Amino acid sequence: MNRNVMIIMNPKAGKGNGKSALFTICDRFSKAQDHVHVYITQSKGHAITLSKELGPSHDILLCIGGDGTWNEVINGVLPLSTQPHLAYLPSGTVNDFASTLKISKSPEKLMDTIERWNPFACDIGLFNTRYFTYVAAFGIFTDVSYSTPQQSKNMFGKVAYYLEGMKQLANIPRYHIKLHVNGETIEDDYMFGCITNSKYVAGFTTVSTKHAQLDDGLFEILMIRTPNNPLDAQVIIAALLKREVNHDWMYFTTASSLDIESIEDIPWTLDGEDGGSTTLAHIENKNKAVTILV
Ligand SMILES: Nc1ncnc2c1ncn2[C@@H]1O[C@H](COP(=O)(O)OP(=O)(O)OP(=O)(O)O)[C@@H](O)[C@H]1O
Repeated sequence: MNRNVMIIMNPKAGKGNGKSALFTICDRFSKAQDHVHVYITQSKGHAITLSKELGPSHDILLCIGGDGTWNEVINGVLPLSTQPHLAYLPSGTVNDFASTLKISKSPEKLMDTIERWNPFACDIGLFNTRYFTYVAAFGIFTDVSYSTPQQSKNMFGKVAYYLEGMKQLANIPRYHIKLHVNGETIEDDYMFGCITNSKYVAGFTTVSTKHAQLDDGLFEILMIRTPNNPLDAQVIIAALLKREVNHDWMYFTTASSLDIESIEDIPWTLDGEDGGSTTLAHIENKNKAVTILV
């Protein structure tokens, strides 16, 4: 079909099983008489540079990697005025974004999908100057990555676990926050917050994500207040484990944009990677900002 196809593969993602998929994918594109260029990422950030520089001259950009590599491709492509159509073969450990869009891990199925040509215009989150595909989060566990396979398939279970482990309540984060959302300002002390654009976070359908749509221009926002004593902590742990919103301790809403203001720097994670620290997070849903073949 003479299409220009660019493949970006992270050889270190997951267990490295993207490598065997590469042959199948190249073979199918070659059979369709497309022109394939393969780029293997060499370091963190490489996928951003590659997609920014070479994306405009390609019809299809296919990413093979985990959520981190996919995030880099999105950050590279989103500012482009001429974007390629995106395709994604998840080969990471968690792959939350792919689970939401029901994207298969099979290279043959991915190629069938590309053949069917069903473009989906997908929302992307903007966090100050960086883009994220499915979650921006801060708080109780965000100093450690939750995308490691064994430790946490379940982010909320992990929040509960950390809370349980913190015998000294003094260790639980207490960020005094002004949350500006939907024309309201809510001021409180929070230990955790997440802004999601996904049905899954850390492999898990959550209280905040079960109604998520990826093209509705809205985020799901969940904030959890800091407990004042061990009894409060138990109530929160119980709600988290049951995946319920306890309105005394949790704030849940949907919105297309929000600002989170604090006096002290808050460290964030974006799609499970380090998102830096800030006292002012402006978070905006970029409705239907990229086109993905699904
Ligand atoms: N050649 C490389 N060597 C080391 N790290 C790399 C290389 N290429 C890319 N990276 C980095 O590897 C990190 C992890 O990649 P990625 O998130 O795709 O895989 P994963 O952690 O296995 O998957 P997931 O996040 O879905 O669990 C990314 O931050 C990416 O920038």
